[in-house]
Amino acid sequence: MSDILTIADLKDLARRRVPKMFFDYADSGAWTESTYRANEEDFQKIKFRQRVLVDMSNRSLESTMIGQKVSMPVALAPTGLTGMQHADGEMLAAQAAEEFGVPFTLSTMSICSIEDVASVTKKPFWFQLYVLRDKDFVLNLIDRAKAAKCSALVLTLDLQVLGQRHKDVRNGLSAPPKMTLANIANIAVRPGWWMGMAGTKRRTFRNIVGHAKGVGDVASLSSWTTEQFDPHLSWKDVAWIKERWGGKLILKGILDKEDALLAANTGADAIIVSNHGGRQLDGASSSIMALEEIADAVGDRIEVHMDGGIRSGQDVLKALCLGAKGTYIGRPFLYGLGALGKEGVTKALEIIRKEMDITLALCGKRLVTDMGRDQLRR
Ligand SMILES: Cc1cc2nc3c(=O)[nH]c(=O)nc-3n(C[C@H](O)[C@H](O)[C@H](O)COP(=O)(O)O)c2cc1C
Ligand SMILES: O=C(O)C(=O)c1ccccc1
Repeated sequence: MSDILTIADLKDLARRRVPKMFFDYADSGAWTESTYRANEEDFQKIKFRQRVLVDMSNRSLESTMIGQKVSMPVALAPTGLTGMQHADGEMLAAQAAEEFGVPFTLSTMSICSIEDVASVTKKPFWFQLYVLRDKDFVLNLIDRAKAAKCSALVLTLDLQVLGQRHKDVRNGLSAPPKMTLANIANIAVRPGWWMGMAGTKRRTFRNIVGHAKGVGDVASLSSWTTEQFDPHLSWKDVAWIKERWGGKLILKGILDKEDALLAANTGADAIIVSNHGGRQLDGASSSIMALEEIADAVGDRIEVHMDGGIRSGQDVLKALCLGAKGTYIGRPFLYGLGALGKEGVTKALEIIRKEMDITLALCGKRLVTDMGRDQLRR
C-alpha cells in the first residue's frame, strides 16, 4: 500500500487485478476517445498562482453540495457495473464514501441494488436515474429510492442513445458477457477477483432483474437494456420526475450553456457539467473547458457541479476555481475498487484529499470555499 501514491498507481494495480473486459469497460471512451483524453489533458493547461507568507494554518476542505455537508466537495459519480470491478463493489464504495464523509451515487445500472446498498450504510446515499422507456419501471425505481431514504436524485440526461465504446464490442462485453477463450483465460489468472465473485450472489443488474417487466433473468438483459434508452425524452419529463420524486434533484450531463439555462428553469437544485466521462459524444468539449461559461451563464440560479477527468486534488481545486461548487470522480474510485476493494476507494479519496490540502496551502488559502478565479494564473 505504501507504494501507492497517485490515482495512476491505483489504475496500474487495477489493470493487473480486474479481468480485461471489465477494466477496459471502465477505462474507455466513445469512438476515438478524444473527449475522454481531453477531459484529463485540459486540466494540465490551467495553472495556479503560488502565494507565500500568508497564514496557511488551520486549513479546511469542508464544504456543502446541495446544502449537504461534505468533508470535501468530491462525490463518487454513478457508474454502471461497479460490482464487476470487485465483488459487491457498490456496497463497498458506498461504505468507504460514508466513512469519508462524501456522497456516494448509486447508478440505475449497478450490480448491487438500492436495497443492498441501504442495508450496509447508515447515512443516506444518492441515486442516479436513467429515464427508460418502461415508465412503470422508472416509477418503481423512484419509489424504491424514496423508501431507501436517498437524499438526492441524480437524473442523467446525456444517454438518450448509447455511445459506442469499441473496446466493449471487441471484448464481447454484453449482459451476460461472452465467455470467449480469451475472457476465460483472462479471468483464470485473476484469482482474487473470481474468488470474490464466486463468494457473492450479486452478479447481475439487481436494480432491474426481477423488478422490470420482461426481465426475469440475466439472459433477457442485453436486448432489454439497449432497447430501453429513450430517444423521446424532453424537458417535460424532468418536470414529472421532479414532481414524483419531491426531494433534491441534480441534472447530470449538461455541457452547453443553453441547456444549462433550461436546466435552471426546471427548479432543480444543481446541474453536473459532464460529458459522461467521454463515453457519449466523442468530439465534445472537455468538461473543464465547458465549465466556466456555464457557471457564468447560470450565476446563482442553480448550483453548478462538474465531473470528467479529475485525477488529482489539484484538478478538483481547478474546477472549484472555475465555478464548481462540487465535483465527482468516476474512474479514480473504480480503479481503487478494482485494485484493493473498499480500502482502495478510501485510498483514492485520501490521495485526493492530501493533494487538495497541500495545494490549497501553497496557493495561500486556508478554506477550500475561498478558491476562486483569482487563484488561477491566466
Ligand atoms: C465505467 C463507467 C460507468 C458509468 N456509468 C454511468 C451510469 O450508469 N450513469 C451515469 O449517469 N453516468 C455513468 N458514468 C459517467 C460517470 O458518472 C461520470 O460522469 C464520469 O465517470 C466522470 O468522468 P471520470 O471517470 O473521468 O471521473 C459512467 C462512467 C464510467 C467510467
Ligand atoms: O457505461 C456507461 O457509461 C453507462 O452509463 C451505462 C449504460 C448502459 C448500461 C450500463 C452502463
